[in-house]
Amino acid sequence: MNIYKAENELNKTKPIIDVQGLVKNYNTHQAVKGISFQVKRGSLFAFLGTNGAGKSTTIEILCTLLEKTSGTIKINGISLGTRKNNELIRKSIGIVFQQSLLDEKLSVKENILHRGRLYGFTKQELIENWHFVKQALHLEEIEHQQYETLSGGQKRRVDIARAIIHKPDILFLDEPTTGLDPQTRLFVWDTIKQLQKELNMTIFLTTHYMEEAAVADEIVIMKEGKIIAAGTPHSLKEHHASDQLSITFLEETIGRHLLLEKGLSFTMKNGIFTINVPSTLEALQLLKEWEPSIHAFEVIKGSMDDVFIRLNKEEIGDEQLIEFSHSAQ
Ligand SMILES: Nc1ncnc2c1ncn2[C@@H]1O[C@H](COP(=O)(O)OP(=O)(O)OP(=O)(O)O)[C@@H](O)[C@H]1O
Repeated sequence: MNIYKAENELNKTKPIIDVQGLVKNYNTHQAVKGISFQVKRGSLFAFLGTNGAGKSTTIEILCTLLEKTSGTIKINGISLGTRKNNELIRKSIGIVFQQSLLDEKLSVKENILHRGRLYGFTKQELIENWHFVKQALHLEEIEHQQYETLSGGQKRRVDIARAIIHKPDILFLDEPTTGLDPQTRLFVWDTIKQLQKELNMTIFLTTHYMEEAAVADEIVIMKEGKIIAAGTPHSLKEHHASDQLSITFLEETIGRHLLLEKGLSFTMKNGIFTINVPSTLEALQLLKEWEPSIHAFEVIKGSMDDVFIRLNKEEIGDEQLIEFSHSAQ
């Protein structure tokens, strides 16, 4: 393998986004307070936080639209900061903003080709790329329709097509499904997942919908400019959301006795005892111990909603932060 090829292979195993100690001050207000995180190549990465947490500020910096105050950022192995490097970075990213950038009066095809020309493609390349996005985003039936006449979901698909006309390695999506009805949201979401899976595109997403974040490979949660938790949806749920264990005992009095013996608080309705357990493993331990007395049981896993609500209620000290694990699956 020659050196260039070997370096290329090595780059593929490195994080595609590497942020270390990022700070952004707006005059005296510190919007981003020294955050560090990494994004794996080809992953679906969700960036969460309540309003004003610093998500848009961070995304705008990563997309070279806003200058950082300090910290280091590498995108696709390129250090962000110099004019030349920022230009290179811009070629490898696509961005879908909350507000569309397309011309209302032009047709879908005209809009996309217009955008494509800005990348300096030859005529042949431009046509090829148009066919690529037309197919990827299912634009065949609307290609000649004026942008302003499209439905909300169709507009989003065209916005994404615009963002990936140059086949970027990373697609940044700032709340791509906000304002869409549930069915359209699902459709747009399927398209995003398809881009990730079929084109191995890295998707960097902000969303307020927890069920969308739940299918991400990695999640980072921000609050007031800091990262308060990071990891896979599974690890976040294990650490920050309790499971609900519902049990019907063979005899109600025995059940009551077992729960009181352990000092567990519970609710009881129609003979079903319900308790909160910190993890599924603890639920399993209790079930094993009580097995001879159990008639039926159900474990309901904590959701990403629970994680988000719990984390935003808690004031979390630095020592409690989950280490961002690049190898976490
Ligand atoms: N241009 C600016 N000048 C001064 N303060 C700003 C500016 N832009 C953002 N801020 C402040 O920085 C903080 C982070 O804002 P940011 O827009 O990054 O948050 P966000 O997490 O994206 O919120 P949202 O979910 O509402 O979009 C907020 O307190 C905001 O008021």
